[in-house]
Amino acid sequence: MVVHSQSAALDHCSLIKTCKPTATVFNGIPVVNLGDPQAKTLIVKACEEFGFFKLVNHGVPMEFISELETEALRFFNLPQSDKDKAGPPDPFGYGCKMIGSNGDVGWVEYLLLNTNPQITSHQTHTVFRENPESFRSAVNDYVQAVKRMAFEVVELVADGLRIEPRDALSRLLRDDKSDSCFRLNHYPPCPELQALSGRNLIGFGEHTDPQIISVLRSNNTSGLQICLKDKTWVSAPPDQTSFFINVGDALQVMTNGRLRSVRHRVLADPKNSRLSMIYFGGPPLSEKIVPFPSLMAKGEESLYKEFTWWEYKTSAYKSRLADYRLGLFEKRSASAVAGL
Ligand SMILES: C=C1C[C@]23C[C@@]1(O)CC[C@H]2[C@@]12CC[C@H](O)[C@@](C)(C(=O)O1)[C@H]2[C@@H]3C(=O)O
Ligand SMILES: O=C(O)CCC(=O)C(=O)O
Ligand SMILES: [Fe+2]
Repeated sequence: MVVHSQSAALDHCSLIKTCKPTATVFNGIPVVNLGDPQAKTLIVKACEEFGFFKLVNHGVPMEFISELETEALRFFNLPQSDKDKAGPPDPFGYGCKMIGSNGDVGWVEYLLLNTNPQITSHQTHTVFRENPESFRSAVNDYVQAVKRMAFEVVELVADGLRIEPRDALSRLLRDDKSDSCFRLNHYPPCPELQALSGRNLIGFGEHTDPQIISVLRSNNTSGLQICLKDKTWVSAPPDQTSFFINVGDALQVMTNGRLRSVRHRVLADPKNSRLSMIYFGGPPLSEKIVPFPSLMAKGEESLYKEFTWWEYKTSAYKSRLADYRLGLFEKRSASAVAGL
C-alpha cells in the first residue's frame, strides 16, 4: 500500500470513510480460559450477550503466531508492484483498499485465502507463486492449529447449549468441503490523513461475518471495535497473545437467534500499523442452515426461512459490507414487523 503526499493522499482516499475517535475502551469483554471447567457456560453467556469474547490458554503455539506475523509483514512490506501480482482478489488473493466487489473501501490491504484442502493447491499458482515457501508453510501451520482450537470452541458451544450430537457444529468445520477462509489484514498508519481530518480512517467498515465462527488474532495495535446490544460502539483492547472469537450469521440462525452475530469494524491507528489474521469457519456449500432441532423449545418456530450456505453466501457476496444480510432470510423482516 503506497502512502502519497498529503493532498494527493486525501484525494486518493476520499472514498474512505472516517469516524470521530470517540468509542470508549471497553473492559467488559468476557475472557474465557479454554482450560476452565466452566468454559462452555461462559462461552454461551458471552455469545448471547455480545457474540464476542476473548480466548486465553488457547493452545495455539506462540511460535506459529510469530512466524506468520513475520512472513505476513515481509509480504506487506514488498513493493506495491510485487504485491499486486497476487491480486486482484477474486475473491481470493491480494486486495488493497477495495473490500469485496460492491464498492466498499477501507484503509486496509489484505490477503484472502481459501482453507479448503481441495482448493489450496490452486493458491500455489496465485498468491504463493512469487513468495517463499516459508510463507505458505507458516500459513498452513497457523491455520491448522487455529482450526483445531475452533473445533474445540464450537464443541463447547454445542455442549453449553445442549445441542445434540456434540459435534453437530464441529463436523461442519472439519468437513473436507467446509467453506472456510483465512484473511491477513494490514492497516498501515496514516498520521497525515488523520491529522488533517481530526478523525480516524475506517480500516474495515462495520459488518457481521457471514460464517459460523471467526477466530481473530492481531498484533498489539488497537482498532477493533464491536457494537453492543444498545448500539454503542466500544473498542476491544488489543492482546497479541489471545484470540477474539466472533459469532457469525450462520451460527445466529442455527441457534434461532439465541447467539448473536456481532457487528464489528476496524479503525486505522494514526501511528502504528495493525496486522490481523482471521480464520472464518464456514459449513459446506450444500449444508442447510436451520436451527438445531435439539435447541428448539416445544412449538418454537424458526425465525428464518430455510436456505443453504451456498444461497446465503451468494446473497452475502452481492451485498455491501454494512448491510443487514440476514434480513432477506427472516420470516418476519424488520420492516414487516414495523408495519411498513
Ligand atoms: C463487501 C463484502 C466483503 C465480504 C463480501 C461482501 O460482499 C459482504 C461480506 C464481506 C465479508 C466479511 C467477513 C469476511 O472478511 C469476508 C471474507 C466474508 O466472508 O464476508 C468478507 C467478504 C470479502 O472481503 O470478500
Ligand atoms: O482486521 C481485523 O481486525 C478485523 C477484520 C474483519 O472483521 C474481517 O476481516 O472480517
Ligand atoms: Fe469481520
